[in-house]
Amino acid sequence: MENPTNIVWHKSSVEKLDRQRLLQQKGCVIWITGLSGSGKSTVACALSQGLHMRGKLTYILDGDNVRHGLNRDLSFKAEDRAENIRRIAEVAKLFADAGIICIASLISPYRKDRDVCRALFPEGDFIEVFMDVPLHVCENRDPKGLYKLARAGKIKGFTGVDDPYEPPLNCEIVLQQKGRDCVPPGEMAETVISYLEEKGYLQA
Ligand SMILES: Nc1ncnc2c1ncn2[C@@H]1O[C@H](COP(=O)(O)OS(=O)(=O)O)[C@@H](OP(=O)(O)O)[C@H]1O
Ligand SMILES: Nc1ncnc2c1ncn2[C@@H]1O[C@H](COP(=O)(O)OP(=O)(O)O)[C@@H](O)[C@H]1O
Repeated sequence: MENPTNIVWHKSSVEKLDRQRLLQQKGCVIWITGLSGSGKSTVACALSQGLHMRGKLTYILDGDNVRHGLNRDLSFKAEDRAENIRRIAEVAKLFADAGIICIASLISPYRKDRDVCRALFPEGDFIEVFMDVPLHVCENRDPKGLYKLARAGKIKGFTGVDDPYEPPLNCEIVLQQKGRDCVPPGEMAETVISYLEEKGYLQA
């Protein structure tokens, strides 16, 4: 059948399985979603550190950071958030194909957008981690002063204030406080590492 776009996939002789054997791990994406201030970036760093110490290759795609370059043209309106998430998922897919454990940490507030990302990956390779931290805790932390600005009406469409956040209904991992007590980020990272170990991602 004629290919309407005239684009044909070019196969390489070195494939994902070869790279995974070299790295002694399986490429995948850990997708960390949650409100601003919920601890996504902190857990992403602790996880990267924990895996690095075990000799595993990771790479973090942080929403804030990617918005400085690749996604600098995108705003926070719903279509742009969807495009932000789509591009990051496509980049994460390349990293996973490289055999790397890619850690994507971005608010990704819409369930539909996250499900579109999940569908890009083979079963099991998209590991969704929900930072289940109540809005009032995030707002009390407010390390960048953004909630304060949003409450004062100086930022419009801020997630959790005047823009929605849709929590996952069926994600792989939920990270939350123990009652009123915070859980140290290192402990949260260990929960994710145990999951990866159990599912066989830390070996080829
Ligand atoms: N309107 C609005 N809503 C939410 N967040 C805002 C907004 N404007 C700026 N910021 C800052 O941008 C960071 C979120 O970027 P993301 O790429 O993760 O967002 S999204 O996934 O496209 O929704 C987010 O970073 P984190 O605090 O690390 O989550 C904020 O610092
Ligand atoms: N597990 C935790 N317990 C207590 N405070 C935390 C925890 N994780 C992150 N924090 C603090 O919360 C604030 C927001 O963390 P950050 O990782 O920047 O969140 P996000 O990337 O979701 O916006 C920071 O000041 C950070 O030190």
